[in-house]
Amino acid sequence: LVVPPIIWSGKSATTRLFLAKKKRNTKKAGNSASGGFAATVKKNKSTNVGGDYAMFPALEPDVKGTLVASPDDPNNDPPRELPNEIYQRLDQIYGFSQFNYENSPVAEEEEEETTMSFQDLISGNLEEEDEDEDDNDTHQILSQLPPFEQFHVLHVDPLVISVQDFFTSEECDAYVDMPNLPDKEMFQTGSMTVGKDAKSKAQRTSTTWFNHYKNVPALMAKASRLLGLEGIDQWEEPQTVRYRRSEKFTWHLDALGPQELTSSKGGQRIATVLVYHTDLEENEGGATIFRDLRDKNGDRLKVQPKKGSALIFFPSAGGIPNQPLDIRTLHCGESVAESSQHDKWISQLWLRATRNAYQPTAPDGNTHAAATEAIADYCKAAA
Ligand SMILES: O=C(O)CCC(=O)C(=O)O
Ligand SMILES: [Fe+2]
Repeated sequence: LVVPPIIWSGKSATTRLFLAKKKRNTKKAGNSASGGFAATVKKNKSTNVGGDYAMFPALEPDVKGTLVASPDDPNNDPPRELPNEIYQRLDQIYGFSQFNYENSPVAEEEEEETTMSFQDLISGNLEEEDEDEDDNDTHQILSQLPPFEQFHVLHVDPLVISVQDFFTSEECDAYVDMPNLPDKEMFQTGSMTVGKDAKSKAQRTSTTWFNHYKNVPALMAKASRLLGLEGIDQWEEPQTVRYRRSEKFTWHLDALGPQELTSSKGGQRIATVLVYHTDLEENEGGATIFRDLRDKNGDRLKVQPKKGSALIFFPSAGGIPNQPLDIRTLHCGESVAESSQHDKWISQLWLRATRNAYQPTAPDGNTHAAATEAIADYCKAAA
């Protein structure tokens, strides 16, 4: 799948997106190892002026005006709870009404249901639908995990949050070791040969593995618990990515482009969850950088990899009316410095908008259902 170049019209207040002439892809389609879409690097030198920055236009002033930096000081004590405003935003804009909920609302609902309606009684409708019961089960299982406590609101609109201690140090080490384990089947993609990156050597130079859901229960359980999901069916294949020295992933949007959206079941990507498994000092590079967002000091928002911390943002449906994607979330994985003592390792997950629709394709035989037991075991042990 090669995504055609994207052109932004600079005229309207809400930036309009349209596609340049569609290119037919003659190469075999592969799994996309990248998030969303990015402008394809052209051979033509004139388009390369400005390097990475030239691939996407600057934000228009009206859009820039919507950017709100976080009032929180990430250097001070992190808030143990998010402010109500953030929960409301998560609910209203992104639809995560049970983000990091404290108790299991499902359990409460079940208690209430001991009173039966007259309608149900005479229609014999005494059972809940199977699907709902599955959801309740998963929801209950996930709610065994305690809510997360260490939050930093890095940016308010669009919302970017980091959660410290999302993974334990041991969990991080296990995920980094996973590709070496013979019994953990993973699908490794050559970094420059698959998907939309085929034409663009510069775009992603890291190595990606696709994991079976069942092999990464900590990631599946914690990410689902954080967002308050009722099941894991909306998650794409989990990915683990390794960046060696000088490797990077240039500017892109995680949201799906119009073509990918129509060719893939599951709808738009509505959330990105990324977990850092290694520490990198600032001089070692490897940060996740949001080109158009600013931190409270007015500097470009830059998230340095911190072992065990998670980064959550919402690549679509944020803030700009009638836009299928939130262009303000344009970001990159900064190159790891030549001098870095550490590789950068991350796991990431993308959440699709539609329930029970996404069909994983890698590794072979990967299914959401196969992970149920592993997730239940994980949550029970962590309870
Ligand atoms: O490596 C990073 O920090 C970001 C990776 C990323 O944005 C992606 O793979 O979509
Ligand atoms: Fe990304």
